Amino acid sequence: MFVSTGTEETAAPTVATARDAVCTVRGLVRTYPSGRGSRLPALRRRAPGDTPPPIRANDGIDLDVHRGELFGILGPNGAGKTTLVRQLTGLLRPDAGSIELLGHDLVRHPDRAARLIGYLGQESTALDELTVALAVETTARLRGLDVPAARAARDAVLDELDLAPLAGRPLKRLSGGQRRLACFATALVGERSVLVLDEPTTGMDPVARRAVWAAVDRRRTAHGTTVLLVTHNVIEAETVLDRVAVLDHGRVIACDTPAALRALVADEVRLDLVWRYEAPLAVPAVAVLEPLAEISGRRWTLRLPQDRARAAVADITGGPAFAALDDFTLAVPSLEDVYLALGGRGTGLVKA
Ligand SMILES: Nc1ncnc2c1ncn2[C@@H]1O[C@H](COP(=O)(O)OP(=O)(O)OP(=O)(O)O)[C@@H](O)[C@H]1O
Repeated sequence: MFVSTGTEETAAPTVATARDAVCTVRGLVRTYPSGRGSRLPALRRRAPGDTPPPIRANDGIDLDVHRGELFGILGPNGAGKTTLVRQLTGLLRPDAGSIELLGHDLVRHPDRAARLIGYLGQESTALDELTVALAVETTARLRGLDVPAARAARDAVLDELDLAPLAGRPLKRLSGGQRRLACFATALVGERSVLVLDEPTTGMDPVARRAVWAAVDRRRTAHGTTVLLVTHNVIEAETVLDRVAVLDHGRVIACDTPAALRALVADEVRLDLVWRYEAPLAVPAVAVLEPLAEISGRRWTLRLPQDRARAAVADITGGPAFAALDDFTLAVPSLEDVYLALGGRGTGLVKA
């Protein structure tokens, strides 16, 4: 959770901002020491090769986020998403590169991020002891609202997210999804013009998820709020985002609208075959697919040209392999297929 003091107006812009650009990132690099190397026993640290190289969590990132966009950062675990947003929110200093937010140079003035952004981080323990109502009200006060305004903002956001019944409960005594929604409420209060949301819907049920996206939509419509969303959920990314940057091993490997990215693999379809037990490799129509399949237990996933996929389905469902089949699906390509087609090496993207 991001708690800040002051108001947007208190920090004068230091950088001329291009019209419409809310956030411009250029050449952002952030490394971490690999850790283990420095702790090797002295006797083992003979050769320079003994020290593992630093981890390049962000490896030359360029981004342009426009006013009013719902812009996504999609990537599997370890892609560098959180490292990126922690720099965008002034919580981590880059090794190199520039970040300009609403005309402010956040590398030189990281403290200003708190006055410009409503941030929902992955973990939020700072307000754990407080009740939901007090957490929201306190955040509103820290964002410069006077007591009556903070209370009015608190009541409005608790009503909006249907959190009023939980208002008197301490955050630490809520379920994971309820707690996440309460933290989201604190990110909204004070109406920042930029929201940075790191996996906001983790652990939420569908009702709470819908409340989150409706609240985001209302702010975009009413105030032109810009939203940066971190996710590894491809369905969510395809459903809600205007544009998405796909991150892999600290680099942006693609950046466009979800539809434009999916068009890169439009001639393919994904065929999932789930076998009851072992795949019947004695059947030629199955054996021929094996080298093309990504195999995970009983599930085979294939990305094939459309006519090839149709022929494979016809062969399998019309022949002796059908008895061994538990389930199959043919699906149009998702952002996960785009990620893999572009050379993405992770396996952590989620389709749920
Ligand atoms: N404090 C740290 N010290 C050393 N390495 C780190 C540290 N924080 C992150 N890393 C490494 O940097 C890389 C990027 O991590 P980061 O947390 O930014 O990824 P992510 O895309 O947010 O992953 P996730 O989806 O799991 O949250 C990973 O290889 C990670 O192990």
